[in-house]
Amino acid sequence: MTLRVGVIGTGAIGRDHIRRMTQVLKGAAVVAVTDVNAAQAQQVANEFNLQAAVYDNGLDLIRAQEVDAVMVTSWGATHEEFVLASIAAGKPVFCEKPLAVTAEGCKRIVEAEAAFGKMLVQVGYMRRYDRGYRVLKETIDSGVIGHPLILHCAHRNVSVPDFYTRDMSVVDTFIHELDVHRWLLDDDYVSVQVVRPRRSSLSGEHLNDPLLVYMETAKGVRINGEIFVNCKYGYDIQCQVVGETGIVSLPEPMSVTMRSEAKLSNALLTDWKDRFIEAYDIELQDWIDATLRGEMNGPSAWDGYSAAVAADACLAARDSGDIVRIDMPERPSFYRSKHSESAAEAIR
Ligand SMILES: NC(=O)c1ccc[n+]([C@@H]2O[C@H](COP(=O)([O-])OP(=O)(O)OC[C@H]3O[C@@H](n4cnc5c(N)ncnc54)[C@H](O)[C@@H]3O)[C@@H](O)[C@H]2O)c1
Ligand SMILES: O[C@H]1[C@H](O)[C@@H](O)[C@H](O)[C@@H](O)[C@H]1O
Repeated sequence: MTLRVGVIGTGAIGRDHIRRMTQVLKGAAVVAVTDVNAAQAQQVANEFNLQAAVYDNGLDLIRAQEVDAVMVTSWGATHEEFVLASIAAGKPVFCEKPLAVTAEGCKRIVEAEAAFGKMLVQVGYMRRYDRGYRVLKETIDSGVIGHPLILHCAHRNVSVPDFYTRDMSVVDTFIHELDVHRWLLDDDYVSVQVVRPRRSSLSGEHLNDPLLVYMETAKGVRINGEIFVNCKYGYDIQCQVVGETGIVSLPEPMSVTMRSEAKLSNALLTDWKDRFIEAYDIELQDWIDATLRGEMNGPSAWDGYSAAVAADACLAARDSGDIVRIDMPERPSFYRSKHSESAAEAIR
């Protein structure tokens, strides 16, 4: 059986997911594409030799008969409308992060999905499928370092595009950490403070770059996070958990150690596409397989909502300088998920 997928947004990640569904993964065919840049949608369809209709807009693509499932890879602010339309059409939808750019928007999605009565939405939090993060989680869960006490993390991008706004360092970038730490620690956030260090002269003047984010979880773990989206030197994702009897760190991506010209060095990656290439493959194969079975395994709309509640609080904390409380709503029984185990199975 083949899952016939319609893709909305054929930019960086849309094109990359089309490549993997067409050339790497099994069980899916891209049968429809659309982009506000219609020429680009056509060009991507040609590049991958797709037998696909090019639609004028996302809503028509969602309603199209030949589309079994929808992939939303357009800009964050457009996600809510397309996810709601997919739920209204009763179609499974894989939505890249963020699920919506505000918690209110995510809440509307959660309510629509619950009213529909079946989980249809998976959010593109691919770090849960990354081998490094999986090993980190398994180590923490094994109890070998005792209870986690402190988590240090950093999310550093070489640079960001011109359209990148001030809020995006939280809503588009740190949102990965806001999701993955809840999952890693099996915990929720209760407060956040955001501190602005000296601004890098190499960042856009409209950005607060870098930023420091201090969070507390319900179990009392303290998280100390750095967001630096114009760090210039490489794409660098760090995570270290300090426990009662030991420390565990996210493994560095594999790289050859070189001795040359009186230097000992390791190359760093510069692009998120390469850093998480395997995680994206496993994530989407899992989505395709589960969808064909009529199931939904991955990070849910509830996870998208929870990360957005924390993101809203981060923005308020950044602007006020205060410690802001995070009132995470209780997870409804509809969303009690088995994602943790199923992601582990997908990886094996
Ligand atoms: N999971 C990840 O690691 C990851 C990585 C990259 C991007 N993303 C997310 O994917 C989304 C896209 O990011 P990107 O880097 O590919 O951006 P991009 O700008 O390269 O591509 C987005 C595309 O969407 C199109 N688009 C915008 N509005 C549209 C609409 N209403 N209808 C149809 N097409 C529309 C744009 O024309 C563009 O081609 C963002 O939400 C981003 O946060 C996730
Ligand atoms: O959309 C991208 C993507 O999510 C990357 O993983 C992240 O490092 C970038 O900051 C973000 O802009």
